[in-house]
Amino acid sequence: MIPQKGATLSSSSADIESEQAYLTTLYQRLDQLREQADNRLRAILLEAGGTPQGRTQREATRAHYAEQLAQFNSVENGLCFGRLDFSADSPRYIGRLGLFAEDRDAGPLLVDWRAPAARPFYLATAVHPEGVTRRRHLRTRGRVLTGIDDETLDIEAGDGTGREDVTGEAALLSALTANRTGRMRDIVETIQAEQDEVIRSGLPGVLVVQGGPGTGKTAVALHRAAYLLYTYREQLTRSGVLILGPNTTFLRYISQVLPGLAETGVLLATLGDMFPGVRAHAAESPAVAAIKGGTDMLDALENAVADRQTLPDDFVEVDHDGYPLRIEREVLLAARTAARRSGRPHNVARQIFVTEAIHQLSQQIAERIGADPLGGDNLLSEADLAETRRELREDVDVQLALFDFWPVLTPRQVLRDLLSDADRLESAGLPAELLRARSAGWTPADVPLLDELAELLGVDDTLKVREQQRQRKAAIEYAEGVLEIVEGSRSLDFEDEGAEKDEILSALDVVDAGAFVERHEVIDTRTAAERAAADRTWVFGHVIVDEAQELSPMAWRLLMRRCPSRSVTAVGDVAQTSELAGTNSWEQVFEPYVAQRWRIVELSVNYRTPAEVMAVAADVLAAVDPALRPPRSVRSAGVTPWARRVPADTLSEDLIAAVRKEAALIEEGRLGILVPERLEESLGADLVAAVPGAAIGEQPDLLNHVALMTVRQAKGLEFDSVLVVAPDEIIAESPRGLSDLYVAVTRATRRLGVLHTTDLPKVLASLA
Ligand SMILES: Nc1ncnc2c1ncn2[C@@H]1O[C@H](COP(=O)(O)OP(=O)(O)OP(=O)(O)O)[C@@H](O)[C@H]1O
Repeated sequence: MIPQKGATLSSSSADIESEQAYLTTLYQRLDQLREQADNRLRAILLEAGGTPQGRTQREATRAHYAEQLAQFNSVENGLCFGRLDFSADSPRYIGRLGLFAEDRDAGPLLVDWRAPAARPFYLATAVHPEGVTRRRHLRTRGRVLTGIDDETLDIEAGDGTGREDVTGEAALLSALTANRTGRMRDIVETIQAEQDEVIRSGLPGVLVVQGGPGTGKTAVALHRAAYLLYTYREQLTRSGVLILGPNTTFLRYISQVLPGLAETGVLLATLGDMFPGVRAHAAESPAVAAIKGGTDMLDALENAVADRQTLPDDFVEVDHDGYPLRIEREVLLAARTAARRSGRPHNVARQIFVTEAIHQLSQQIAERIGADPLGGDNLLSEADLAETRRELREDVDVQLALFDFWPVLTPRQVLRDLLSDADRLESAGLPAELLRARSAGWTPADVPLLDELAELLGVDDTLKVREQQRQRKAAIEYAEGVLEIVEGSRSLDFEDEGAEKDEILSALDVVDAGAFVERHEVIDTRTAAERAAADRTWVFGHVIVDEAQELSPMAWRLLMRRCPSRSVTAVGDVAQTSELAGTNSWEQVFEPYVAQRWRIVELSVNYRTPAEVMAVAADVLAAVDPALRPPRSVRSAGVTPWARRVPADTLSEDLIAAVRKEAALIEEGRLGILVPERLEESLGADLVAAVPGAAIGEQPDLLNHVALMTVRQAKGLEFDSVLVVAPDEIIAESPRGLSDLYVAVTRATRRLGVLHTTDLPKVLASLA
């Protein structure tokens, strides 16, 4: 464990002066580059008109400079944070961004933390110094250097204060003990060796990062995204990286880390955002969500779609061409069998259903009107039959009748109808528990079902494709016209110039009409993340899942569809699972997709929770599963966690008194109050009345000094002080209640208090 004092070597004022001078040079260069990007951006914004291709190129250049500007702005704080000195090389400065002098041959002024050259900053130790003699952490406020922490890595020269398992002790300790702000900070200045291994692991394959609370899984996941985008830029800028988090509050909590790392091209989303056009954030019971998350839903959804392919009891009659036309059950049955046998998605197979039904009906008509009264062959020719089929196909009454038996369906329509109709649920083989009002909002657990239905239903895009082909043909004809004009004018220009004519390339020599059209097609200039958000079938270059233990098997199916390359990083902790459809085994999650071909890395050091709090958490963890070991705390806070029994009828007042006391103790820090679901509303209302501005509700604003929420909402978050209310109820509320309590007590970075109205649960006996 790190002692509460940093192992800093003294640095002279001359050092401070020269480092400040260097820092100033770096900021001057940053300003210069910023100004250049700004000027170019302004110039582009002033341009107007031009060809479609010119406009497209302009838009791409505009986006490029806008992104560059955003990057330069995002590194304003902490631009440079480190320096490496080598025995046989000049010093190397490490920062959030790489910077070169105007003369690029002069070498880098600042090395991007993600570049291979920056790696010793995170890995070098006194035992394995990698040629580094000294690692220097530069502490800054704005553009001013406020301090220097040095570590001497050369054992001979050093004073032995360095520790082998922690790099940059003083800087790390200062980051860990700083007040929380309600927004996660990046950790580039103090990434530890075991975290660095994960962050820089290669792009391909499934990588699981298992680690107890506070081991930096979220931090590592975000820095890995930044590293991958930097290292595989070509590949990933086109396809994008998806980061999936557990809820919107959490996404807001982590939202500032990536821009701070100069990365803007990532899609941050929750499961509820993964079906374009649907915002699925309504709540539902954990038991219902668990049913929806199980793979039994696959058969049920297939049944639900099959149930929409109906048959009449006997026949239906429509008016065709002034005569009654009977559409018999047998005809529809044969058409349905043919369509189902095709194995195509419902909406695509509809073509087969219609074609087959019309074929059968045309035979029926042929038998009626073409029958030879003398008993010979049917009198209708093939051409007559084709005409009959065409007439049937174009007959609106026939179309409508066939539509009833094999309708075009959307995922939303099928799922909404299914979940709001007891008969449909029963017929699909689903429990009545899933029944809800038609007007109910979509929930996150609905999203994988919508996605699965989208696959089962497919899209009949025959008409769209035909229209696109027609448009392209028209464009090519137009282009041919344009090229002919160009060619025509060339022959005029060079009519009399003999040999020279053959030596000059014309437009037709370098471009055919098809290529010409392609060049003039409007290119989509949205970023990969923007396009991905709007496209259900988007394939990401890499997918990162945080709190991955909470995802249901159905949710994993959705994600794997978005990532056929199986380039996935899953970070989580199987001891913290609260969702009933979540997992306690990574093997079970990944086996179906990649068999044994997945890697697991375990993080073992807890950077968040001090040892005193972790001792309490360890007892809870032992009750969750005696085989699990808690992560080792990197520091102690010197504060003993406490518990207080209060009468149930004064819980609210006692809580408010405790809130006032804790809030004063943590000064500018953040206080989190974690309550059972049953008490959330009433305690929240009382709290806001007594402490105006306290954050409550579905999406509490974590920037507030005090926030009250359920444990489920607090997943992945942290506070300087945590008050856990009614732990017995938290345990009793869910079959995974002990895991929830484990999550609750491990949210604290400094102080933990428990208010209980009944006997303290056995797992918290150490607080008695
Ligand atoms: N190398 C580091 N340097 C500085 N701070 C760190 C480092 N690693 C982790 N932290 C800090 O520790 C805290 C916990 O990290 P994080 O939230 O990523 O943990 P986690 O493993 O995702 O936790 P949980 O499973 O409880 O959600 C954060 O405040 C994070 O910034």
